[in-house]
Amino acid sequence: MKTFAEFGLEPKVLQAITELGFEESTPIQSKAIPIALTGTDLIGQAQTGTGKTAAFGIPLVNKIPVTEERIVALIMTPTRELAIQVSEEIGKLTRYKGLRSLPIYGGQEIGRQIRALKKKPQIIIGTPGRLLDHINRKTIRLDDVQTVVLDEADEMLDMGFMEDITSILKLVPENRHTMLFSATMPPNIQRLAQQFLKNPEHVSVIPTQVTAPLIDQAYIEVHERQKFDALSRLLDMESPELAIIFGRTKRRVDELSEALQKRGYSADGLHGDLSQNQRDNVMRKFRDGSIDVLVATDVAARGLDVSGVSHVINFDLPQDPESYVHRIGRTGRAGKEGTAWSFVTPREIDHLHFIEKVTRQKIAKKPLPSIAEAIEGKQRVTAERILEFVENDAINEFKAIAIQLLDQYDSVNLLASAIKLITGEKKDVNIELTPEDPIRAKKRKPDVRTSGRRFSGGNFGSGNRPGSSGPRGRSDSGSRGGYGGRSSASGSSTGGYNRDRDSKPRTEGRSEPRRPRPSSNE
Ligand SMILES: Nc1ncnc2c1ncn2[C@@H]1O[C@H](COP(=O)(O)OP(=O)(O)OP(=O)(O)O)[C@@H](O)[C@H]1O
Ligand SMILES: [Mg+2]
Repeated sequence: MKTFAEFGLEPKVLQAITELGFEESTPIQSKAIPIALTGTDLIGQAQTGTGKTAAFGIPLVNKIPVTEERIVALIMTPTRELAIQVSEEIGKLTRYKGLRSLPIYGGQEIGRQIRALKKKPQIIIGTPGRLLDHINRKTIRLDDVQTVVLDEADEMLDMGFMEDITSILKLVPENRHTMLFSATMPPNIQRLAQQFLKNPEHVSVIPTQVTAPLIDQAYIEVHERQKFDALSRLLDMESPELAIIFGRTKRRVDELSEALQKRGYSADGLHGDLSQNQRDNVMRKFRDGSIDVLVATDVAARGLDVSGVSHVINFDLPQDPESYVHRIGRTGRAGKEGTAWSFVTPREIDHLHFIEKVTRQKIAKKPLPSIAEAIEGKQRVTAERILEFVENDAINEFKAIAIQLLDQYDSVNLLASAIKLITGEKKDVNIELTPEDPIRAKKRKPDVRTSGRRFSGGNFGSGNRPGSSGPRGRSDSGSRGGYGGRSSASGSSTGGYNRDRDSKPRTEGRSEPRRPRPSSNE
């Protein structure tokens, strides 16, 4: 894999990349960056968590002169959280160069955005609805835009943004440089590309399996009413560092996060009916580790990059295979390993097979964790926490009472009681969730676009065997396909996150046709 120095980037951009801790380029970066630097339109597809943001961000930042005072680059994302996150990453890449980038998204006070626009940002990252709002108010002009990026373009279409995207792109000069990126390439993306890109190069780093190879996937067959117990056992057994749990509807997310809190888990919920402030708060808490379980609708499925997410749990199966791929892709990012579990009710087994078929990936069946496994997991975590204290913390002030207690009581009984107390068993709290209907198996029409071809072969796939030369293949190289990870200089990624999509019916888990108009809360 190429080092970043080989691309002939400006020293200040290179310096920022080094600061981020990126040692080598990822496969999609090493393919896409040279093409993007020449100004050729491109369609980039690579597995989740493999650095697509920097693949378009680096060439973008490299080519804009610091003296520029107009908006010359426009990046569109489907959700608010993603707009913020991408803006932060662009901000980091341009740290030394000193370009200005600005996220523009619904839910944030427009006056604040208008004031920020007066500082003449060169790069705007926005969700389509709010962008149009600014365009209509004439607070954003696109006459000078030279580069357009559509991140998660298929998702924007699914959310019903086609019309908005079309109106926006009509205002951008035609001789622009356009790039489109996603981990999955469902059929509608090809139509979009035909319409808006000029002789694009297809750059794809997809072996036969579209899901990232470092994600260990499994499912558990459970009845709807057993799901909550299964979840708490699973959380106890696995003790995730950070976990994202996907629920089908906003109501589900509310009920589930409340139930988890009642049972003593440090959880909170994220969906599109929360205010922007609440959404930002939840994401901030999740990023800084003050909660370790994020319960979310598909609003959190795309693009979100939170370091430390070790587990994704599909409490409800997603409707589409693409959604499955993006959801589980919140873990196993940037060369780290991750685990994805899905709960499947007996009536949804066919739907699971459909997901397996389209993603060309077998998902292993595992038994429901037993109570014993759950207890053991919880106790193990408590014991680890205690041992950390023994090693690292100042505990002198507690030693007198410890000696006194040990004098009077049996040491094993004492420690066992302490562990019980710390473990915080709250299993007696009764939990009832409103049942969700099972997802019905939805077969795609057997036309050219079906049968998993979109994920491999054809225009988009390299046809490699899994692990042979795919990104981060864990098989032979040890370097994980050039993903050297990042040095500690990088710090953890920060930023806000929210996405606009779950204001629409599709995310709320009905098997209706897609593409309702996005609601005004965008
Ligand atoms: N060359 C690199 N070396 C190490 N880490 C990297 C490199 N490039 C990107 N990263 C980090 O990898 C993580 C994932 O990157 P990014 O969010 O761009 O993935 P993505 O391909 O867009 O995923 P998704 O399909 O989920 O949107 C980020 O934390 C990013 O900072
Ligand atoms: Mg991305």
